[in-house]
Amino acid sequence: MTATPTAPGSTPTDTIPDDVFTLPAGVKQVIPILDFGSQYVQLIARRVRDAGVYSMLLGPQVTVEQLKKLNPTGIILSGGPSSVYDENAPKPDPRLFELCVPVLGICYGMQVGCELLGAEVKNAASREYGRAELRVNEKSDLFKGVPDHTSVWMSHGDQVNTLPDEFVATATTPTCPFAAVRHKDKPFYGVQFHPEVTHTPHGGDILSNFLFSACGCRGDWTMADFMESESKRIKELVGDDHVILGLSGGVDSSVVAAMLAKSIGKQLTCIFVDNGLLRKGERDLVEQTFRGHFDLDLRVIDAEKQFLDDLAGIEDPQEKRTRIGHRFIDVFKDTAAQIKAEFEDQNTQIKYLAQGTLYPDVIESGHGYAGTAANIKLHHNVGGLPEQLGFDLIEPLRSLFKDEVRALGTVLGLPENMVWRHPFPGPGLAVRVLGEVTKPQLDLVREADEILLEEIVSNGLYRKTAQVFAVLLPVKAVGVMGDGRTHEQVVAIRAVESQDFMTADWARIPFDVLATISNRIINEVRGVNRVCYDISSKPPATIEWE
Ligand SMILES: Nc1ncnc2c1ncn2[C@@H]1O[C@H](COP(=O)(O)OP(=O)(O)OP(=O)(O)O)[C@@H](O)[C@H]1O
Ligand SMILES: O=c1[nH]c(=O)c2[nH+]cn([C@@H]3O[C@H](COP(=O)(O)O)[C@@H](O)[C@H]3O)c2[nH]1
Ligand SMILES: NC(=O)CC[C@H](N)C(=O)O
Ligand SMILES: [Mg+2]
Repeated sequence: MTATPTAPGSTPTDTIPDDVFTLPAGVKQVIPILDFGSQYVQLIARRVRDAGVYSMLLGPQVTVEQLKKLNPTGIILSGGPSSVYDENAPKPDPRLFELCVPVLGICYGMQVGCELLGAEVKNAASREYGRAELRVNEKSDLFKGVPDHTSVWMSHGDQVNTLPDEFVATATTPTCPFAAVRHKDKPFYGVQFHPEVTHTPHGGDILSNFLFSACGCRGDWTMADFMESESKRIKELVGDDHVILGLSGGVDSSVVAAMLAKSIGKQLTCIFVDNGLLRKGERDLVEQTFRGHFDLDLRVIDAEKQFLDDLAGIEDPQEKRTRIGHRFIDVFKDTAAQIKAEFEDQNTQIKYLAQGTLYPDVIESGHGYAGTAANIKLHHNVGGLPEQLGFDLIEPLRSLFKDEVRALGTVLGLPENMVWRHPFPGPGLAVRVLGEVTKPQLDLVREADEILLEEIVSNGLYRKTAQVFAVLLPVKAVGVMGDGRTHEQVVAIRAVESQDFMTADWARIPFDVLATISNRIINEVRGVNRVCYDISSKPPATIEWE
């Protein structure tokens, strides 16, 4: 998956920045998850949150002192690609058990926890990948309510080979005698299988048993509570100052706008930037929706020329994002100066810039939890920001996943079509015109995208897909139209299903709908003679092409 904090066999040396240890307002119980590089780590975090318990990801180098700052209710050690006996295998702080809180080790996490408590881990004679039949020996603790025989999902080549007497083997599989263990004196539980994946049918029960029975979690992490506490925190933080918000009309910034409108009312100005990289009709739609729904101070800024000038001649996706991120900030600064000039009281400061940054943006930009996460994409609003911002940031959604933001939007009473809008990236069509971005190329992709979305909506596929868009490829293909040769561009269609946009699969759009889309694009968009359908999942591809 995306954020691998450590390459196999390397220990991260970076220390985790302090601000990571400040919990969102109102969070009283937290389950930190130490990420040893598992492809399922996001899934573990989401499962815990779905159970109503706040969870967060941390690099494995987190120290006991840092963990103490969080006052964790329990800790989960994730799986990972390393072997504990590798020279540089990532290891948790050896004093982990001094915290005296329940620890659940999953796969590598179990191996590393057991090793710390005196067990020996070795390469297994028979590896297990995929389904395995688990026999439960002890139906207490993690296995309360779980049948004696159940399927589990395995993915390991190593296993615990010898277990000290202080442990009990609570479950086995035909080739794994220690498929689940618990320590007799310390609150440590290990499972060699993956309870977080749906292929482990009772995985949810096992995780719930850990959270509610072993850790004593209350399950009181709800969006309604989050909204109350976060609104209160922002109100106190802002005081008499003024806040500007970059409003894109997407779910995230719309939710932030609604939340801020509620907590600070007239101290908020929303700025919608027409950067020339928007979809067809987007500007009007955003203006209408917001002017219609909220009593907000909304400014629409036309900055197409500046953005396109900045992008002239630029082909590198990271460079595009950086330039776009910088230009956004310049536009926000100029607009803030104009707004300030209008204030009656010239002592009022515009100190804050609010953004709809989400947890996946933070993690994928490598700014997440360790400073060592793989940098997949510099999201323009996180990694792409200039160093001297000139504002303090207010990012109320920084700790939330997309589906939590949608739940929050519903709690805030946003209309359904706004809550369920497909995401649209801040750099917009600049990352969907591959290679150099020019106005004619943008117009071309706009036309294709409009047709695509029309067909998706009219065929009832909008809510069944997570994101659908057209990409203009910088290649030309030969075709034949009206008996003549054509040499024109290629449009790729991307349609994905995804819950949290960290992983995604290509959507199985019916062939006849694809046929109509292709036919319409080729006929109606001048300059395109070929349409391709992208059938790559994420990982290994990403959702956007750049
Ligand atoms: N055209 C724009 N004008 C003003 N701010 C913008 C614009 N595009 C993006 N932003 C800012 O950048 C942030 C990140 O963009 P992003 O696309 O991830 O979020 P979003 O648009 O709010 O939601 P979604 O992901 O559903 O599109 C936004 O929350 C917003 O603050
Ligand atoms: O605001 C944004 N700024 C960006 O730079 C950016 N890059 C990707 N995305 C969106 O993030 C989700 C995951 O996209 P990827 O799989 O391409 O990384 C998808 O929903 C993408 O549309 C962005 N959003
Ligand atoms: N999925 C895992 O955590 C695997 C752990 C370890 N790399 C093994 O192969 O056993
Ligand atoms: Mg957006």
